[in-house]
Parts: sequence; C-alpha cells; structure tokens
Amino acid sequence: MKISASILAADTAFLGKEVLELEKLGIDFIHVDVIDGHYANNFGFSPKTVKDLRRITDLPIEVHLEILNPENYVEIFSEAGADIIIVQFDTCSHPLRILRKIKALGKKAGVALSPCVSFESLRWCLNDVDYLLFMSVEPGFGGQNFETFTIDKIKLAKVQLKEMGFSIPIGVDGGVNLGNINLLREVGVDIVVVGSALFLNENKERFIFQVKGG
Ligand SMILES: O=C(CO)[C@H](O)[C@H](O)COP(=O)(O)O
Ligand SMILES: [Co+2]
Repeated sequence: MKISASILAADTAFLGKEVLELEKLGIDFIHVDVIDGHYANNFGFSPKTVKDLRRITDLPIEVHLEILNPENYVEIFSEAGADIIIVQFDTCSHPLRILRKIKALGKKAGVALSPCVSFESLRWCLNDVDYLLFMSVEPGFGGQNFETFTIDKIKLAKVQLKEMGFSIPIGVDGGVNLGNINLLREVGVDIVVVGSALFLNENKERFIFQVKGG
C-alpha cells in the first residue's frame, strides 16, 4: 500500500524540512489540501506552497481541491507543479469538462467522493478518471474520526469497478491510522492519505513501515 503525506497536519514553520525527512523515509506522494474558506470553514495551501515544494522534492504532488468553482484554479495549480489534481465531485458543475481540462494539461485527474456522495453518481465519468479518492471524513479539516461505513462503500465500488472493467487506483483520505489500516488493506485500497497519524507520530519511520505492509 502506498502512502501520501497530507501536509495539513505538518508544522508549517518547518514544512520543507518535514517533507524532505518523509521523502527519505519512503513516502510515495505529497498531498496538498487547498481549502478556500467557503466550501469548508478552514483554509489550506496555495499554489505558492506547491511551487516551493516542487523545487525541493521529486515526489509526485497531489493537489486536493476542497474549494468552490475548482474549474477556475486548475491551470494555476498545474503551472505550480502539481502532478495529480483531485476535485471534490460535489463541487463540479461540469465534471467531464474539468476532468478533461486537467488531462489536457498533462496531469492526472482525480475525483474525491465525500462520505455521503454515492459512487454510482460517478459511474458515467469513469472513462475520464485517473484516481478515485474516497473521503472518510467530511472534507475541510484534519484530525477527524474515520467514518467506518467508508469500508462498505469501497467494497461495493470495487465490485462495480471490476464488473465495468475499470482498474482505477483507489485512495482513502481522512482519519487513517493504525487502527483502520488493515481494514483498508483488506478491501484493496491502493493509497492512503495520512495527516495527523503521520505528522504527530514520534516514530514516523516505524509508522511508514507498518502502513506499507511491514
Ligand atoms: O483532505 C483532508 C481534509 O479535508 C486531509 O487530507 C485529511 O483530513 C488528512 O488529515 P487526517 O489524516 O488528519 O484526517
Ligand atoms: Co485531502
């Protein structure tokens, strides 16, 4: 299982240092939450953060747009150096248009599904989706509790994806920790996005080893 470090939980006074340390310890992606104070009552990172991180790391950077009108911000994050751009499905008035815009910029297009948004709502877009991110908390804040029903949602989605002949990588974001990691592994999750459980961990090396199946 691959691990994506959600920097929302980092000590931003030492962001570059923390990212470089995690890169050495073997994480697979950097996850940058962009929150606009409208879609959720919180703020996240800006294109400048992506640009600065792009300068210091070769790890793939995924930008998670938790904002209204995401179609207006795809180019700016693409130019800043994002490799994967993930949009919240419930914020997309024209999903095909935005997914195709991301791909036309040469980036991977991801879709995040909030806990109560059904997988079925997405099925007609799947040809244009490179990455499926299941939110296991309501988007907008780190440090929340994992919604366990997400496991059943993923199980069902996996069956449907297989029936339809898709093999799109599946990620989970929100409240991931050592208490739920094995369940996520069992249902076939490919990538876990981890914020608090990683950044607040005193033994990050051991945590990463355990997540990756050690
Ligand atoms: O998208 C997010 C919040 O909207 C974050 O990526 C997510 O919450 C990760 O943080 P934690 O592991 O602390 O829950
Ligand atoms: Co996120």
